[in-house]
Amino acid sequence: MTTELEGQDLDGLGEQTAEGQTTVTDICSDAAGRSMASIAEYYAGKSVLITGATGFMGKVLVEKLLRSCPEVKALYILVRPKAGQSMQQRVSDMMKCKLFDRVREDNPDFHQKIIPISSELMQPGLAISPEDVEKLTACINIVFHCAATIRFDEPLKHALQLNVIATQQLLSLAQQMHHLEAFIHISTAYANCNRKHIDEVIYPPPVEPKKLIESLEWMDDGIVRDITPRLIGDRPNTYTYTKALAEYVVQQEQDKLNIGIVRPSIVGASWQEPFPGWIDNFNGPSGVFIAAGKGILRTMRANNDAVADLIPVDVVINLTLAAGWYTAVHRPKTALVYNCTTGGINPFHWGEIEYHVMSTFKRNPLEQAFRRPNANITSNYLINQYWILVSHKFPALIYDLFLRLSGQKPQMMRIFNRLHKAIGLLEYFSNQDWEWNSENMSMLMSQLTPEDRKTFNFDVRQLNWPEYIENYCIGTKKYVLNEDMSDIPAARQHLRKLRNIRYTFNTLLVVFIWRVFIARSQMARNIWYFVVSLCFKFLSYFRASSTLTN
Ligand SMILES: CCCCCCCCCCCCCCCC(=O)SCCNC(=O)CCNC(=O)[C@H](O)C(C)(C)COP(=O)(O)OP(=O)(O)OC[C@H]1O[C@@H](n2cnc3c(N)ncnc32)[C@H](O)[C@@H]1OP(=O)(O)O
Ligand SMILES: NC(=O)C1=CN([C@@H]2O[C@H](COP(=O)(O)OP(=O)(O)OC[C@H]3O[C@@H](n4cnc5c(N)ncnc54)[C@H](OP(=O)(O)O)[C@@H]3O)[C@@H](O)[C@H]2O)C=CC1
Repeated sequence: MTTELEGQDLDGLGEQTAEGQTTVTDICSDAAGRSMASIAEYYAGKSVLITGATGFMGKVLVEKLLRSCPEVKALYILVRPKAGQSMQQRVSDMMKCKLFDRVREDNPDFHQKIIPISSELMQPGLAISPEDVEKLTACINIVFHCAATIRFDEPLKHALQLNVIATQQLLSLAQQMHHLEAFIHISTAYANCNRKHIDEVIYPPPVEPKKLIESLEWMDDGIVRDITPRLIGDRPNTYTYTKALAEYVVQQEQDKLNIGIVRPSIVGASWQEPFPGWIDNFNGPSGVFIAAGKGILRTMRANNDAVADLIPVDVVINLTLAAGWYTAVHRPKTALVYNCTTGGINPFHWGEIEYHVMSTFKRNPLEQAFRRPNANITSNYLINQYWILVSHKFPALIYDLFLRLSGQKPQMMRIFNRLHKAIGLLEYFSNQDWEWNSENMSMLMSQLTPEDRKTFNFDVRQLNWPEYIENYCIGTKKYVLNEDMSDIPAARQHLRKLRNIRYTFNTLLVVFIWRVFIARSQMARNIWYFVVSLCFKFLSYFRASSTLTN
């Protein structure tokens, strides 16, 4: 048996064959040939620093570490006060979250392992107090850098500050850490979405980050806004652009730190852990699914046959933890990049997603839907525009008119405008596909013990897409919208009411159009009288024959 690792520049990976392949004897032994710890054994007694722990992926990372590596010493998380909540309040709210139910069951005192550190990543020195810096530099063994702005419409200066400059500052802090064994950076598979084929390498940056940072420093926001399209070039937004720059910044430190870069594609709800369907936000496809389930979204520009490269969040986190273990134990000479994607291994397409999303929401409707769920995707711009007019704007106008007439504030058009802005930003990703090389993901899997392969499963070949999408949609209902599954009969009843309203409305519309038409055309009148007399004759015949048989 050989791993799929070929031509990687790895130090301490044991012997490589002439072809650069790693043999099975290397598995589970480190550079010195010592028998190697499993992932949970490795994390035992370790202090871990996590940025972005309050975010979607960060929370799942914290949960998994606590649940599957119960001997981990401490999780230091960088948190800022936000929306009138103190850091402590935010962390205690986070720990009450349903996501942590399983950990809570196993260890009710799990919160003792979480040590919040006040930090605002946009500030110089990450706004970490000198005492906290001292604490972190003395004890941290592994860093997971998840924090970022993932908004597609973020002004360039802000995205640069958070995704690039904060990463640089974190790297500087990491270099002061006396016992650091690995630095894992979470990037995105779309950092290089201006390429069709993406290897597990760090491509030259679109611009030298240092020069860009210096130039933007003196420019006011207006100038930066004007030059942003020129700067980002063939990338669709400031997010992918700054994530590409961040990768380069991280790579610059590979001589001083043991670095791993994880590049997930479109991160979706959990597949298996801690339970299927966990999701807590509207980002990426989740908002689209919800809008379709509520009957608001009826059309979207997406290619039915393009690969929908969704990846469950638990898969990404399992791979991230495995990458942390591997980086610390094997210490690759250069930063290893892991394209964490599904398309090349177990592809599924947007057309199939549409089918399963619709089918799930018809069986498990969302509460108070605007219309019956019936979304269709098309790659044709004109067809999409037609349906936007007929199925989005026209019903919104009618509904707003109804709201106005009943003395309420119109709101539907506003909702649709926001929806159109959001899906407009996503369409770049739903209309084309990319090919990602994921050899390092396979290599990493082959390095795990059979037990770890189960506990930290990231083998997406086993993913059953229809089942996953169903759990994903139900997850948006339960955990994003906080709807109760016991209310499904009422939601079904509501859909039946909407269907009756639609039938009545359509009938009235046809009669109205026909009346207008008849009033203006003799031929239409003749056809109308002919049809009516035919119906009349048929009814008389039917009545007569039923009287005879009686
Ligand atoms: C059946 C069909 C199948 C086909 C299906 C194709 C799917 C095709 C997906 C491709 C997906 C690619 C993904 C790339 C892969 C990464 O790299 S992942 C990184 C992903 N990043 C994102 O998805 C971020 C995109 N979002 C944004 O940039 C901003 O949220 C937007 C869309 C510009 C909106 O900005 P905004 O108007 O300022 O709104 P924002 O402050 O974000 O939110 C306001 C409110 O709306 C809610 N909201 C936000 N987004 C939405 C939404 N989409 N819907 C509803 N509500 C929303 C928020 O929760 C918030 O609620 P409140 O807190 O006010 O109660
Ligand atoms: N979601 C996805 O589909 C994908 C995500 N990724 C990458 O994964 C990582 C995590 O993404 P995800 O969890 O979805 O993102 P979220 O938006 O859910 O979380 C972002 C995290 O970063 C923190 N953060 C943002 N700004 C600051 C700041 N100024 N100071 C301190 N903390 C800050 C947030 O903290 P706070 O709660 O205080 O706002 C939050 O914890 C990112 O690096 C992203 O690029 C990659 C591919 C796809």
